[in-house]
Amino acid sequence: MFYRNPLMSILELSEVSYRVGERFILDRVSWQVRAGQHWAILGANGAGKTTLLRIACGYLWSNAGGEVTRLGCPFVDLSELRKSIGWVTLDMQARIPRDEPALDTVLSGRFAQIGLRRRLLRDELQPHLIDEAHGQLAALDADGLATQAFATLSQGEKQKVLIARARMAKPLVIFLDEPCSGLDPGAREKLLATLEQLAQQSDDISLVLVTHHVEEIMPSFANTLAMADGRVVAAGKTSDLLTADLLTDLYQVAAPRLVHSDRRVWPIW
Ligand SMILES: Nc1ncnc2c1ncn2[C@@H]1O[C@H](COP(=O)(O)OP(=O)(O)OP(=O)(O)O)[C@@H](O)[C@H]1O
Repeated sequence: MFYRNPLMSILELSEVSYRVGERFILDRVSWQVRAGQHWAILGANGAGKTTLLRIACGYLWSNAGGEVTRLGCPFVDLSELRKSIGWVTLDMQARIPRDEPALDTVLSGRFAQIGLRRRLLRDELQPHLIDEAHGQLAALDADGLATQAFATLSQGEKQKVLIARARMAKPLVIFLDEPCSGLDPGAREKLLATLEQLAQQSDDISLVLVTHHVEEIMPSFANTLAMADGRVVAAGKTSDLLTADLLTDLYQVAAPRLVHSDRRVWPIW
């Protein structure tokens, strides 16, 4: 692990545009994540959030201008890039082999594989990696799930295992794409508390939370990017940026009343 200067830019998009036919899905988007920062991304359905993340991960290329850099350099090696950016999505759950024990799912993250091919990897599965995978699960209070088949886990448990999996690659940044969707209120609060704890402990891994629910932005997610129609409409300190006017602009509904509690903002629509 190299030393990360807190001012170091770990990911930067400069004036990135992406077009399908005549339509600009992203229009001159600029965004910079510095070491140690945690971000929330807000925006209505279709605002361009997933497209932005796909470009940041190298799954799509900006085809209408702009530049993406990681640690100040343009992307060169795509497989290295993908190891350096973890992505936790609902889609990924469906791609994990049903019978795979959760510990193997976590281990597979180190090899940037979906599905751990144990027999092929026998030589690489050193005891220290197995210990590390247990440690990643334990950090999320989930080591008790190690032997359970992934498909049999609850939604919240699956998310924890996928976050542990993403951390196994020692990425620069992890994108969490609506991690609370499908969770009951209790499971949601527990997962958010875990994310907050991780964010507080993770000086070396930036977390980026995409959410439609403002109250899910925990205090450590001190920066927010707000998008509408493929453009950045606001970016900066969460505490300054989350206003009723902004939420009205983003979601095109009457201004909510904002209740501030425990350094979180709860909109009452
Ligand atoms: N390959 C494509 N062809 C045509 N339209 C596309 C393509 N990819 C994305 N879009 C459109 O671009 C817009 C932005 O999509 P994107 O998935 O980035 O939005 P989002 O902000 O992640 O939305 P959601 O919150 O619903 O997940 C949508 O209107 C979508 O239909």
